[in-house]
Amino acid sequence: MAETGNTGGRSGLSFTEQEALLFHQQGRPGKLEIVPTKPMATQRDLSLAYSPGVAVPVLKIAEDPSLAYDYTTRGNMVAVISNGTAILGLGNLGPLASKPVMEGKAVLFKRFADVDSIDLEVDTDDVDAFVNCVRYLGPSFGGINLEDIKAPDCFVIESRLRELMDIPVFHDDQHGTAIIAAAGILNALHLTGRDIKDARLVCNGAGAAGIACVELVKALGMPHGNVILCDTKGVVWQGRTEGMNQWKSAHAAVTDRRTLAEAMDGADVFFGVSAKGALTPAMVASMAANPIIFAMANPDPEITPEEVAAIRGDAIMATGRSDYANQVNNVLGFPYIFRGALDVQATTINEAMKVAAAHALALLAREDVPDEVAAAYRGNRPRFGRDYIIPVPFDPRLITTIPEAVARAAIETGVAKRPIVDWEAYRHNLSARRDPAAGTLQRVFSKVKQKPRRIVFAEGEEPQVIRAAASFAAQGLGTAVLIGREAEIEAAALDAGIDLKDGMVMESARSSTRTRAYADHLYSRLQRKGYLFRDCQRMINTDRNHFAAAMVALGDADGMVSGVTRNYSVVLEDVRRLIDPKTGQRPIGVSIALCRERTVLIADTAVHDMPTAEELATIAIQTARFARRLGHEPRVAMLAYSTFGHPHGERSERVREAVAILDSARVDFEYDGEMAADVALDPDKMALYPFCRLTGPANVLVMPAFHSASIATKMLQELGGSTVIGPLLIGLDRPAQIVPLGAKVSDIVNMAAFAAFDAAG
Ligand SMILES: NC(=O)C1=CN([C@@H]2O[C@H](COP(=O)(O)OP(=O)(O)OC[C@H]3O[C@@H](n4cnc5c(N)ncnc54)[C@H](OP(=O)(O)O)[C@@H]3O)[C@@H](O)[C@H]2O)C=CC1
Ligand SMILES: CC(=O)C(=O)O
Ligand SMILES: [Mg+2]
Repeated sequence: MAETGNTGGRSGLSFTEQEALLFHQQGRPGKLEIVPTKPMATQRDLSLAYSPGVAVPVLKIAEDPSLAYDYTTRGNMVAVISNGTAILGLGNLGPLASKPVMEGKAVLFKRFADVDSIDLEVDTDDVDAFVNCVRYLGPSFGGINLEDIKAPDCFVIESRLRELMDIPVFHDDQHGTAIIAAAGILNALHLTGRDIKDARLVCNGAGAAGIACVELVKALGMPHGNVILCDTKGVVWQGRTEGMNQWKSAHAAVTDRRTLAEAMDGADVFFGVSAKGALTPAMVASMAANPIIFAMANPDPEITPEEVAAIRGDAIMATGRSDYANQVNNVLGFPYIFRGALDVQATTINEAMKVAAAHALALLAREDVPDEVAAAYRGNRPRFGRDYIIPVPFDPRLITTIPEAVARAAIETGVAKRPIVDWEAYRHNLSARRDPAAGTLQRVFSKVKQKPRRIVFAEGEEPQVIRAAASFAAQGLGTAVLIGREAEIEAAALDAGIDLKDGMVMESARSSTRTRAYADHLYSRLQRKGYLFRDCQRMINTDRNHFAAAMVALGDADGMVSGVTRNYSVVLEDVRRLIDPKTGQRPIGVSIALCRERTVLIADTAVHDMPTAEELATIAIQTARFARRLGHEPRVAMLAYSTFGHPHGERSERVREAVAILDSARVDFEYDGEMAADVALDPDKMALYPFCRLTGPANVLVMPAFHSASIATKMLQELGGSTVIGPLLIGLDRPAQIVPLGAKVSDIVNMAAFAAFDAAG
């Protein structure tokens, strides 16, 4: 296996064995580490975290075990446990060899659903010994994810542990796989116009995944008589004795077909949860029209999409791999299913929860996809259809959709110990887990939704702007006004598969009755600056930024967003011709950096190149006010390369003067400086200056100049793993936001929401 990863057809990924090994070896070997969530820096921290402080929660939990969810990691911790007897489709290679897979699953729990997880590899093939090992681990975990344990042992192990433990025990290869396959099959049947009651399915593989897949599709309505299960001995038929067990017997078919080839003749659907190459082109050729083929064996499928495409142009094809379209893989399930189960402290993961997850996944695939998904498809925005029957793992909507469906089902079936009361808050909490930006943005979005506004999207013919406008309207943030030629907007929308729905209107200089008023207004502002009326008329008629800004200036809209196709400074100049700063304020750019543990506002990241001391003071005042509006009590650091005079240098003078100006202005927020960024952000370093007036690490950083602001913000984003929103333009009398050139749909929506937030005052 010198070259792994299929390199033909739609496959875009390819890597060598060497690369796969290096990936696992480089840096810290393996794929995860444990990071403390509390400071462990001082003697006091140690006393609280360990002896004697730790005794307090110990005694509380001893009195009331439910408090373990409040004082320990238990409520968010899942163990991924295996004995390595069925590692992917590679067979019984033992517990140690299974560790890379189990570490991988643990990391995916964290990455996709913020579930903390640890892999445990148990060195026994003995069912009783395995059960005994796991059953006593209950106090450590909120859930148990069993992985890659061979059938039929896995059925016994899972059912015994479910009886013995009061937390969810879930065998991923059974139920995770079945849920995803069920979601995929619901959509594939829908697309091929079939009723589940009439479809005929052949499932090759009668192990953990096979039995569970067949059980779930039957639970969803496929008649028992329409399903044929196969294994290494061929068809599992009623009366067969060789290689049987009670789980296979339950699905044994009354049929005279004996081989997989015979079973496949005329079949509508194939599920492969067996081994590489188990399905031949001849078998595929014998299937019914519009065959549905899920070749889910890992790492290599039962048949490749290229092989199928060569003989059946009418097939819907899915594999378990990420390098083909339609990845039917349990990664779409386990992180989110456990998220929902943990969030309501479910005692189990029952059938209703699994069915809810399958339906939620199926429905999600039918919706318009966000940019992240388009990116995962290398720019080809997928649309519900034969090549997109199931969401992709990087779909950010999974975290809000699937856990909620699972949690609701848990509550409805009475297995939730801590039901959710406020669903809106729960959804916010879910999106914040995936994306730190979501929490802060949510506050803005919630406020805007209370009083939706009319926001102009100046570049209304651009597909991503139309998408953003559609999303803005669909989220109830307000009316989206698209500026552009009606026919062009409609054509672009059609091409992009977007409905121009309620809440979206089109406007252009040609069709508007207000064009003259806008030109008059612009002329009144520019006549003494060397412009003729016809210059102004031309600007309104031909330039969408001027037209949009005029709409906002004359109150025909509440705010505007632009910048996808033009440079920031050009758009700002256009906007400034029509919109003034607020009295006593100046337009400035504020970026919001959402870091893992904190949110920091950075200014001025857009407008002032080398602010004077007075301008720095104004930037501090405006940013502090904005921080309060976002719900952060400002602690403003006036940044420089020096801290309180050291090292001495002229360039810090302006910053020191700005502090003096703030002193005399008697502002109502905390500020200090000049100081270096590490002193501003690290309490230990700040403690070296006991006279510093900040009561904690700064959350507003006023930069000494544009170059340092821009460099620092971009480095934070690229190297620090922070999400940076902005720069947001504040200080204008009417809201206007400028996105970076080529901004993504989500950025445009966020900025439009900020324009609406700004309009709310
Ligand atoms: N895409 C996904 O998300 C997932 C994919 N899988 C894949 O499914 C496969 C099975 O996994 P799992 O159920 O956990 O394993 P098990 O060991 O529990 O079961 C394997 C089953 O496959 C059968 N089988 C093996 N080789 C063949 C073959 N050539 N022809 C017919 N049947 C065969 C075995 O038959 P017998 O009973 O006669 O031994 C057995 O019934 C693996 O390739 C795995 O990677 C699993 C989970 C998730
Ligand atoms: C994906 C998975 O769990 C498997 O192939 O076993
Ligand atoms: Mg597995």
